[in-house]
Amino acid sequence: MAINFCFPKPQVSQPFSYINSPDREEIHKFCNMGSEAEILRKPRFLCLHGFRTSGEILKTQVHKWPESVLQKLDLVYLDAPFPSQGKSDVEGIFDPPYYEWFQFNKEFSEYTNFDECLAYIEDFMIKNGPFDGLLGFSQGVALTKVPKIKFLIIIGGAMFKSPSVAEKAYSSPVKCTSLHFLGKTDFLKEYGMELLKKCVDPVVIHHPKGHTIPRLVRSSPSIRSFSSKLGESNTTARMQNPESISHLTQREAAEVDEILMGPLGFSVDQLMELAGLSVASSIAEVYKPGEYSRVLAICGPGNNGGDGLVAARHLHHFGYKPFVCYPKRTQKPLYNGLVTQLESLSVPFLSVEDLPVDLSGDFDILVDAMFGFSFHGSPRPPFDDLIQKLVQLRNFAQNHPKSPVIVSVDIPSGWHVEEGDVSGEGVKPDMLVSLTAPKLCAKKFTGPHHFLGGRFVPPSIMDKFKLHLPPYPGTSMCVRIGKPPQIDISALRQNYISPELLEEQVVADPIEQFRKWFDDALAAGLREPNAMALSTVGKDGKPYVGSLFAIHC
Ligand SMILES: NC(=O)C1=CN([C@@H]2O[C@H](COP(=O)(O)OP(=O)(O)OC[C@H]3O[C@@H](n4cnc5c(N)ncnc54)[C@H](OP(=O)(O)O)[C@@H]3O)[C@@H](O)[C@H]2O)[C@@H](O)CC1
Ligand SMILES: [K+]
Repeated sequence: MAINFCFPKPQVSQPFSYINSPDREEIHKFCNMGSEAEILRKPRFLCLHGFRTSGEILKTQVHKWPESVLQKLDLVYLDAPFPSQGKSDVEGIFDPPYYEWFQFNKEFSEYTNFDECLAYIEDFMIKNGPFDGLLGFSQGVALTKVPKIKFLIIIGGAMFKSPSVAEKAYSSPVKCTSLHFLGKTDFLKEYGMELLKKCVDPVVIHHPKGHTIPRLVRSSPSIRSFSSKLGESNTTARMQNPESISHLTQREAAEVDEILMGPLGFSVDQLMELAGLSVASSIAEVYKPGEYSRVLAICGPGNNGGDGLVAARHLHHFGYKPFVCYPKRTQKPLYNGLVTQLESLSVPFLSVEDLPVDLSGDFDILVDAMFGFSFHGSPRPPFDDLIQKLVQLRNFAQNHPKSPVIVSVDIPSGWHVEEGDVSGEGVKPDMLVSLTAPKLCAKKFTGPHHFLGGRFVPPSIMDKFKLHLPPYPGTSMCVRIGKPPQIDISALRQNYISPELLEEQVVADPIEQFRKWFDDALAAGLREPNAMALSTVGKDGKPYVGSLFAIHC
């Protein structure tokens, strides 16, 4: 069944061909939608039906695709603008009404109403968009009034025979990523191949059937390739748009907690372990242990405090030197266990009295794990003073060249969970690690680093709370929300000061000399000591520079 509207004779006696099942998974990914990545919104495709059929008929056929694929796409079906002016090949198979996009002569060399057709589609896209892609329509590039679409899925698509129409439809190369289904026995395959040449970034799936909508049933590298392109592109767009990320109210956050630990079968230990690991991973993304080694985790009486204890343990394993202040211990096996684990790693526990008045001299990172989403009212002792200590850090900054950074777990302590820092006396973190999903107060966070952690949210929660969250990259336990802060390039400059190199100091054996330099580079802790630039000056006085990477020495 053709869904490219420009050609007649849809073959309905054998309306589906088969693509095997891993392909289905690839299409999943292609739609960028692994379960957790049901992110900001599904990609919206405008689906354009074949000649003398209808949106409803196309829908019936596409909806034979597996539900697991369909649920990841937002497919919108549109009827062509003109009622069918002749017999439809699907009469008796699918019910009327039937529509056509435009008309053409027998040789497919002249077309009428083509411009009207494009205007009609554009109008629909403006009123019902935005659309991310087109399915079944091989002339997307001719649309000029709507924002450029990012993806094309062309099933049995082909080039126009009329040079003038082809010129209009494919007036420039198709620059977006395109996925082409080409049937082995499709009578339009030759033209479909022509269309491929117009596409800058095509991915082709060959199937054994004819001019049909393939069913999705095994794997192919092509879909995988297309899916990763789609994933990359969508992810980038979404990550840069924190505005469209969901935020939970206090009540919703508690409800998510209850569902996870009720019907969904999670234990608090599990979630806390993953939450704490996310916090440690986020810290490690931004603050490297070489520069920020001394960490103080200030832990509160609830689960937020538990996250802090877990994070401290992971930070120890990541190469940091954590200390813990845990003034209101919860006497439950989970918490006692977390304390024992830290003690077994010789992580020091500091009482509030042990803490210096000015924390800036002793620590590089302060983890604020005092209160999370169950905080209410004003902080009670001893946390009121502890929060004050963090707030006052800025005042001490002038005494220390490097003030410690503050990382808040889930909620900056002292903040109203929904309203933010209403009292003006809450912690002002440099990094916020939201867990599960950001809470409403996170909208007021203005620090440079906002991360999301808690990579355990199942689709049912995503659906129930209509969560739009950024996908986690690869195997990471955290993902940045929004853009990283702008870097001052001049601040990256390093001055290299080394003794002069005199000719008489150079060793006669070049390999020996190289070893010496290599050892010096290793000892200096250079990041890639095996990478170097070799400069020489020829007899003509011209310098030559080459980059070298030593692989064996
Ligand atoms: N999916 C999830 O949901 C996950 C959630 N996780 C984590 O759990 C956190 C929520 O934990 P939570 O519910 O234990 O609450 P939390 O805010 O840590 O503290 C409550 C304690 O604080 C106390 N307290 C309250 N107000 C106070 C005040 N003004 N001054 C002094 N004390 C005050 C309160 O005592 P109360 O007032 O009830 O007597 C109680 O003892 C969440 O933010 C996240 O970090 C992750 O571990 C895993 C996944
Ligand atoms: K906190």
